[in-house]
Amino acid sequence: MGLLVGGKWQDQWYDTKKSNGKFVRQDSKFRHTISKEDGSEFTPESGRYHLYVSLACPWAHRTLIFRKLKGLEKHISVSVVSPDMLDNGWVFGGYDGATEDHLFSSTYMHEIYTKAQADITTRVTVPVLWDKHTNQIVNNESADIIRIFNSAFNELTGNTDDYYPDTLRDGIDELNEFVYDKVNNGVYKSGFATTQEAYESAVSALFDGLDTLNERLSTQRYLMGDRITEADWRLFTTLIRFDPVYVGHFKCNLKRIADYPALSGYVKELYQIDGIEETTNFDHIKRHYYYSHTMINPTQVVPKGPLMDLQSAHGREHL
Ligand SMILES: N[C@@H](CCC(=O)N[C@@H](CS)C(=O)NCC(=O)O)C(=O)O
Repeated sequence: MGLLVGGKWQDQWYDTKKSNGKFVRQDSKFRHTISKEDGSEFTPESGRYHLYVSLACPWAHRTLIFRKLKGLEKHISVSVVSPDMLDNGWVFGGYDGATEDHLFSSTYMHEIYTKAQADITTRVTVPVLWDKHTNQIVNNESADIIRIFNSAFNELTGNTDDYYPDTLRDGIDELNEFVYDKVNNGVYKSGFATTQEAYESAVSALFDGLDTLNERLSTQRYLMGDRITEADWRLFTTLIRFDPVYVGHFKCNLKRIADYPALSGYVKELYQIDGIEETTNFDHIKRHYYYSHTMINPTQVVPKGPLMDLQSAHGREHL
């Protein structure tokens, strides 16, 4: 685990000293968009863009889900890093299901960032959307990448499914903020806290958030009502990792998702949607967290369980 400082790799764990033991996530650096509007540097073209992901990572998982749902697999190529993120950060190959860097045969993911900007200071995160034409990073923020995938390539694919419809945008944005703070980032704030106070405050907010979402989902099928939106997919990638990883490794253990009647059916229903299981790799998910975060789990032993039955009836048809 480390970061780039002035283009040089430095191996170091998250610094929580300045924030009283709290984990503070950095903002993503590259925030360009893809559009066919006049003057746009990045236009929608088949084969032009490449996605770098980890199958373990909930943020990258969002982008794989949108690539699948929007029929972009043959238009946007993908490289997958190893789940083992140790002294050199994310690395390519060397693990079942990981790939080489198909564009540059790099060894490390940080080489992709320094190719984009030689003297960059940044954490080296996935996902990254790369432009093969101009050789730069288009965007490394999953929230942006899924919006790009949602609409920018519609003319190319003919797929007009819309997960961020105009009429629901305000509600989705509001909910996303809540889910990001309490749940998506909440599990990290809990797991990476280095003081008792920081941990307890994050874990309480997390479970308050989950209680609220469980209640909302007990009277409606999806977060925004009767249609699936990006808000659901953004929540899904955290919920699917919750029982196998966050309960144990990040000490998010007041309850499991399996203990929440609505959330447990909801996560199963989303998992059972065509193509979603294929985007979910529990081996990479468990291996990454338990093996890579040696500050939290120095033995690097990966637990065998829990046993999960995500293909059983979700029981949400009546909602
Ligand atoms: N805001 C980013 C966050 C991405 C992120 O934090 N990814 C994690 C993997 S789950 C990562 O690459 N971490 C490496 C690091 O922080 O050094 C997004 O949503 O795309």
